[in-house]
Amino acid sequence: MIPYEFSLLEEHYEMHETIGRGGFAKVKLATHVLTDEKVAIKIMDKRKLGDDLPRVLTELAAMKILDHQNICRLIQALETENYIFMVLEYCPGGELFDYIVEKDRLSEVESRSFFRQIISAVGYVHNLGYAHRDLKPENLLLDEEQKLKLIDFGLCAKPVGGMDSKLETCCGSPAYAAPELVSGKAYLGSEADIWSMGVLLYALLCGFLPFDDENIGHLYRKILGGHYQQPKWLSDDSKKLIRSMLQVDPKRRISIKELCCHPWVMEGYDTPVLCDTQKDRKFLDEDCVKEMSAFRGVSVNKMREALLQWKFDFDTATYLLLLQRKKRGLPISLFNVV
Ligand SMILES: COc1cc(O)cc(Nc2ccc(C(=O)Nc3ccc4c(c3)C[NH2+]CC4)cc2)c1
Repeated sequence: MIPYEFSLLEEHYEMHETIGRGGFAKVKLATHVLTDEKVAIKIMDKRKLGDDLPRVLTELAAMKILDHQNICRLIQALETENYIFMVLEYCPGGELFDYIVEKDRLSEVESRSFFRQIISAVGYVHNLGYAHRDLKPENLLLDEEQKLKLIDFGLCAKPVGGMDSKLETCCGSPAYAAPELVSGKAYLGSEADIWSMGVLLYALLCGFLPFDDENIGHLYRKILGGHYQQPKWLSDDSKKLIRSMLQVDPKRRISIKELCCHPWVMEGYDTPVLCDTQKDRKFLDEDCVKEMSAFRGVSVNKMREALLQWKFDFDTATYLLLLQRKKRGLPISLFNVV
């Protein structure tokens, strides 16, 4: 029996198979009927969320602000009596984790291309005062152009006192967790993210983890010791970069700014990594606004005003998916797509 609440969704989206199951959420593939564009819909049953509900609301609030080419975009948010639905950008390439497993390990060139995108996304998140706090290959998806999209901001934190104020909650995945986090000390989210990025870069280049152990106590001891294997295939520059990120003392750890122009990160590129977004929510694509105003039977100005409020309702979804069609060179007329 489909709960009546899904019918609201079913008016605008054709639901397909389930592609992901998280702790309290499930992700289903779907098609936005009006534009025929694919999306991923994260479905959360509020009755099962319990004290995880604040995490979901944190993620939603973050997703409404974060707008970056390497962050999986929120397309629409719906809340009914028992469910929260997050309509998200479609990332058909699946998880970076599976991509590394398939290829055993990645070349320096490919690792560098991915790592530059990760630096850009994390730098953008930090510049907005957030920390992701769960950076790992499972939370990086590939889109149809093999670009990386950072997902799952359920653990992200925006400390009240800004990025310099300390966080307490110990969270994230143990193998990627920074020493100060596992030792229960107060820590800076941004510094903990840099450590996780070091573990991530090691996983890209090596195909296994720097700190690993079935026994969680042994794992923590290894992380606090900061000693890890340096496989023979690692170049000196990559060893130095990993070392600068996997510094047990967070104050000795490289900063995101230094990362953007680090020699290893710059090799083969002539520009440092830019952490700002290539998108700007103040400007709308006029063709899409016109198409929608004609389809909805309202004036272009009225439609533009409504869209600039970024309510993440059905209109925001139609606009963003029309824009996606336009970027892929597909027709954006809403009349003949239906
Ligand atoms: C901010 O973005 C988020 C936040 C969040 O909490 C969860 C997600 N999760 C997603 C999970 C999967 C996909 C996705 O598109 N996966 C996908 C799509 C198509 C196919 C696959 C995966 C796998 N191979 C078959 C084709 C998108 C978001 C995002």
